[in-house]
Amino acid sequence: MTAIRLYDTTLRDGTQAEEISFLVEDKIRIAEKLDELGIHYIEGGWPGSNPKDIDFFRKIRKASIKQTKIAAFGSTRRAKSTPEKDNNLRTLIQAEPDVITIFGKTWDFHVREALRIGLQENLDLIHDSLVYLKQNVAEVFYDAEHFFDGYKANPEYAINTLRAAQDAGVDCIVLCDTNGGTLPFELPPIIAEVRKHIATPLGIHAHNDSECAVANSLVAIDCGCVHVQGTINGFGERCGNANLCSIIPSLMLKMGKQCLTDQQLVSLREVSRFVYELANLVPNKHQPYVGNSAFAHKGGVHVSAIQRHAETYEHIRPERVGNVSRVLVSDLSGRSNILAKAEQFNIKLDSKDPLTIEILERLKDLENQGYQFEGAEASFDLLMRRALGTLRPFFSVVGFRVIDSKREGEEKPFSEATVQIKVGGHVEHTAAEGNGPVNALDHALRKALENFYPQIKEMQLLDYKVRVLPAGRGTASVTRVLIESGDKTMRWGTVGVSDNIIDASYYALIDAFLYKLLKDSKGT
Ligand SMILES: CC(=O)SCCNC(=O)CCNC(=O)[C@H](O)C(C)(C)COP(=O)(O)OP(=O)(O)OC[C@H]1O[C@@H](n2cnc3c(N)ncnc32)[C@H](O)[C@@H]1OP(=O)(O)O
Ligand SMILES: CC(=O)C(=O)O
Repeated sequence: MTAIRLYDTTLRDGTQAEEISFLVEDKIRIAEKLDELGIHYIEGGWPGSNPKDIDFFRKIRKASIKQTKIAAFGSTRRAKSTPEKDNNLRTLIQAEPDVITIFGKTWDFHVREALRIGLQENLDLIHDSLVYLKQNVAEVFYDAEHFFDGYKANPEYAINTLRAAQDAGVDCIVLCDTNGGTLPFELPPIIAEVRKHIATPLGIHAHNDSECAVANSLVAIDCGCVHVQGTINGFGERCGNANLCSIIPSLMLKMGKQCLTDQQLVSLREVSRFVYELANLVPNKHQPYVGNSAFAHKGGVHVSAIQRHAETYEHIRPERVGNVSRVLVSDLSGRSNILAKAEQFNIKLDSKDPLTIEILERLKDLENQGYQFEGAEASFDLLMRRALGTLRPFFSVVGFRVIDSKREGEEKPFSEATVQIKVGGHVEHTAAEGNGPVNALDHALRKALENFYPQIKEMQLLDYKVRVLPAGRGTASVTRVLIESGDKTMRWGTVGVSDNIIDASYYALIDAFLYKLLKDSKGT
């Protein structure tokens, strides 16, 4: 079996994405993570571009890298210069990477319009830049920029540029779909033609402008390419690069190409999320293989079938890439969703029990009112326990009042809440201020509850989302509030719906406190 070499360019091409910029420290941490994942080559940056990338190559020497090779990226020499005098090539060598990768022009149109030099001069600068690099570095790769567009415009010239690289003795020639416009069925005849003239190992570097970067990379490997470039989560210029988080599992689990160990593959989701975190981006939940929704089942028919056999609606076992199957509850649910959720929450429920149908009907009725339990599993757990009559009455709210007032035009509004709760036979009356009415209500409820349940102090409100839903009845719109709470052991989501935003927040807050008390009473 031919080994496929994985070449990650998150730290170079990935940073050409509009919203991405990494500190040197971030880059080092990502490189260490990719090394652990088992990536064979990491392109760390373009040292001729900026001092940050020079700093990266200095610092990466002291980082704890075990097996990966660090590549520095740049271009062929400038016209009118010699390789020895070319600042870009000199800086690449001074960076002391394990590998140097340079790109050069394949497309005659680019040679004429972007470089504004003659076609032969371009062949010369590809050849002598690579010869010079090969004299100075053990491994040199050549990125044939715009290869597929260049081939379509002038096949003979495009192949001649590859010959110039091959004659210089490069270790791999990477066919680039730089503008990302090539479609998968166009690759096989072109790569077959390249193979007739070029014996050097081939690689693929695809952009995603036609949403075919992953497909094109897999087709290229199927056609004999042995090196694949891409980025974690598909970050990259314009629409991004080929996504290694999709390419790697497809290669291993579908094409039988062993590029990582099975154990390394299990850390794929973690690596994806780590890179999102350092890029300060919200993970794409619908991302194939590694996204939160990649194995989330919502339709009742799907849930019923996966419980009988997971493969009915899952193309791979999610554990292979470190992901998990999830069952969602919504108005598309059937009994199977309810039973699966009950099992997850350790609630005993029988499919034939009339209560299961009752919960299902209650759920559909609530969703019709505007409730949504997909981000509020704690409220769903409480809903089931209420229906079963097994929820301990930790407290009840006798009433609350919220006052929001503004005295002077420029002064900040003032919010105050009073609540009355009952625990056992005791009634507690408290008041609190807040920087808004919901915050004041949260403070007043806490103050009252903490007297009876000191563990409430450990709990924090982490996120608060309000959604105004389109009017369902008459002209009144409905407000849905989703609250995320957390303590030192876990996070949980609750939901409240009402015509009134304070009332909706109240329901979500009450469920949040109740869930904390419930889980602590079970020792979760
Ligand atoms: C397909 C890719 O993704 S390639 C990578 C693209 N990434 C980047 O551009 C990010 C990093 N780039 C940079 O920091 C800067 O562009 C630098 C430092 C490399 C160059 O900066 P400058 O010297 O100011 O040039 P500028 O950014 O305007 O780029 C155009 C120059 O690059 C030259 N150039 C472009 N491609 C090549 C090439 N393959 N070989 C040699 N020179 C090239 C052009 O001829 C032009 O030079 P000229 O004005 O002397 O004709
Ligand atoms: C080299 C490169 O990044 C490209 O051609 O897209």
